[in-house]
Formats: sequence, C-alpha cells, structure tokens
Amino acid sequence: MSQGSETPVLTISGLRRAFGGLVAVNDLDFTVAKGEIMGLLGPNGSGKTTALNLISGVLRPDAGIIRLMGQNIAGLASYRIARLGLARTFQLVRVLDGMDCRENIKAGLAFQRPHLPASGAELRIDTLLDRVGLAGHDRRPAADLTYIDRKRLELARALAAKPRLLLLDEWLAGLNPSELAIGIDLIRSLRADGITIVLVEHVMSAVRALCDRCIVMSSGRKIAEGATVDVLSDAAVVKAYLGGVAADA
Ligand SMILES: Nc1ncnc2c1ncn2[C@@H]1O[C@H](COP(=O)(O)OP(=O)(O)OP(=O)(O)O)[C@@H](O)[C@H]1O
Repeated sequence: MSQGSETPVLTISGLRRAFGGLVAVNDLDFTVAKGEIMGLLGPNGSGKTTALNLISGVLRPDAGIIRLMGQNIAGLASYRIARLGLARTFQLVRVLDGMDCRENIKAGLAFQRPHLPASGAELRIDTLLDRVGLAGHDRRPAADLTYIDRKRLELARALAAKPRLLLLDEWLAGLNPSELAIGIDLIRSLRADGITIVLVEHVMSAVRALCDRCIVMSSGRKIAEGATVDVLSDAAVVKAYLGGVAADA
C-alpha cells in the first residue's frame, strides 16, 4: 500500500511521554504511508493508548515530533488536530449519551472543513448511519444503544469529519464472531475509501486480516516493526507480548 516517495500520512519521531517516573512512551519512531492499515500492538500497559493520546492531542508529548501529512502537530490542541484531518475512537466508547444518533454525528460534522450546508449535513448523516449499520436508528438516544451500536455510532461520528487518518483504539474488542466479521469488513471498506488507519488491537485474527504492517511496543518502547505475518512470528514479540504462547488467538 506504500505510495513510494509520497509524504507519509503520519510520521512519529523521538516521541516520549512520562507520568512521574514511569516512561509510558519512550523514544517511539514510526511512519504510516497513505492507505496503510498499521497495527499498534503490545501487552497491557505497554504504551499504545498513550501513543494514540499523544498523536490525537489528548496528551502533550514531553519530546518528539508528530507529523500529520508533513505538518508537525505535536502539542496542538485535539480540536485543531481534528480539523487537520485526524479522527479517533476510544477504548472506552465515547458517545454523547444525552443526544440521539443523528445529533451525535452532527457533533462530528463540526470538525469538517468547509462546513456543509444544513441539507447536505442531513444527507451525510444518513449516509454515515447506513455505512456503520445504524440506518433507521437516527432518533434513538445514544444511551439506549447496545455496546456494538455505541461503537458504530462513535465510528460514524469520527468519520463525519472526513478524516485522512483514523485511530481506532480496540474498536473490535468485545464483539461476537459475526459482529467481528462485519467490523473487519467495515474497516477494510474505510481503507478502500482512502482513509489511512492506525489500530490498537488485541484481537489477533483481526490484526492478521487487516494490518499491512505492525509495530509492537513493550514498556513504552518499540520492540518490533514490519509486515504483520513477520512481526507476529518474531520470537521477541511472542515472548514479550504473548508470554511465549503462539500468536494465534
Ligand atoms: N494518565 C496517566 N497517569 C499515570 N499513568 C498513566 C496514565 N496513562 C497511562 N499511564 C500508565 O502508562 C503506561 C502505559 O499505559 P497505556 O494505557 O498507554 O498502555 P496500553 O498499552 O494502551 O495498555 P492496554 O492494552 O491495557 O490498554 C501504564 O503503566 C499506565 O498505567
């Protein structure tokens, strides 16, 4: 999927963030090319979510460069990063419970530039609801949705901003096998639409099915990087990430 000399969608270099004495992300480097799906893997507490929080502006880095389409966004406020074309979902799903599905997606549209006229916005909300499998649920309060539908809504809201880079934090966790298959197809279709994706994921079948390349973190550091099939069979990865158990969960 790499596009040769084209500017990477995301370039991370020397990224660092500590919490007191704990270095959660330590000198992290990687790039993501346009159209790639990159897996960010590692055991619990290895720094994956912190890395996503740094990239999306939820946290400020202590050091390092984060380039989005060539522009350094390290330390920018998250709403500014969103306007530059980055959207994300959260490990603990964040939807606006007091609003219905339509209103939730409308909130995401606020980050799109230029703004859509009202009629265009309503049409786009319908398209997004359909895209994530929530057609017909537009007036349902977010608080009444099932777990998977809350995830779908959060994704629709992220897509509303027409992101060029989408960060998914365990979006496929907790799905049953048929929901997982639908989720994998949906993520693939986003890539087909030209969205570059970084996903933090523990569901290995999904990582295998989706990711062109993977980075593996352990204790804040990158311990492996490469094609998914190579990374998942790397002895250091199997030891650090899976405690010596074969990576076929
Ligand atoms: N706000 C915070 N304050 C203090 N420590 C934090 C904070 N956020 C994360 N940490 C610590 O930083 C380390 C990395 O956490 P992080 O959530 O990034 O790991 P992770 O790889 O995403 O884990 P998981 O797979 O369990 O989500 C952990 O030791 C965690 O306890």
